[in-house]
Amino acid sequence: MRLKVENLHYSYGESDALKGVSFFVNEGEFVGLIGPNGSGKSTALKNIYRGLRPDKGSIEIDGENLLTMSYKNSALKMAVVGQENDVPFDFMVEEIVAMGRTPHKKLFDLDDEHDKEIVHHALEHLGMESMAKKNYLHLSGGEKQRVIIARAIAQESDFYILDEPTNHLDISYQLQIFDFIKRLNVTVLSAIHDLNMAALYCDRLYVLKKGEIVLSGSPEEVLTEENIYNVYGVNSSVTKNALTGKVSISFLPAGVNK
Ligand SMILES: Nc1ncnc2c1ncn2[C@@H]1O[C@H](COP(=O)(O)OP(=O)(O)OP(=O)(O)O)[C@@H](O)[C@H]1O
Repeated sequence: MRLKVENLHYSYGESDALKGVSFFVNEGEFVGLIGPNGSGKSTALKNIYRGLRPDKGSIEIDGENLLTMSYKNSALKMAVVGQENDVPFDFMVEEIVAMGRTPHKKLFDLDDEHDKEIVHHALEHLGMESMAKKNYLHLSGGEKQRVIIARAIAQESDFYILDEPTNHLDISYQLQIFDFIKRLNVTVLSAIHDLNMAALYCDRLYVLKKGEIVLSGSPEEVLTEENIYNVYGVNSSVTKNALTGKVSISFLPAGVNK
């Protein structure tokens, strides 16, 4: 799976949210989109998973034009994991996971034994079998997010789009969710707020600011003290962690200088 986005423009009315954004994700890569609030990360992802239609530009998946593909085909090619509060209705856990099978089916097809087995395995994979009959709305934030990942697994796609998937989750669930996705060995494009998480899990990063990509490269290249100051306006101390081998960022409050 390879994603190529070129010269993507999107406006909400008069307000330009994306001003000619280009980036790519190679097969097997874990790529992060970072940047301040309102910089256009979610808008870029929504254009890719077809929640929004680009004003201009091209999006290709494996060389195929995404924008002329049937919705069903594009739904087969990518699994979307949003924030934990993105499922508004009153469903049982197993019903939500079964929704991952929808792109594989025809209208009015019922779930067959094969679908049920896939749903069961997906829940088992995330240690959620015992919760299959529970009401989704009664789960904790971390459990909800595991259900949404189980839905993505049931979809059997090898490209995941993540929109700040660990927002509101405590640190143990944050690590668990990212570790889990990493182990799936799928191709990932993820909006991430937490720069330390981005450093730990991403192969490459793109930095969005005011609807434009202003920086890109490996976490080591992108997450320097100077870049963090230029993009976010905050002082930081960036070191390399001896255990992870990744950059680690400590943010400095006012009055603390290097
Ligand atoms: N439905 C909408 N209608 C009008 N403007 C919108 C809408 N959604 C987003 N915007 C605006 O588009 C710009 C980009 O928003 P977007 O949500 O893509 O940013 P983001 O980088 O994902 O932000 P955050 O980090 O806060 O989630 C912002 O200025 C935002 O106010």
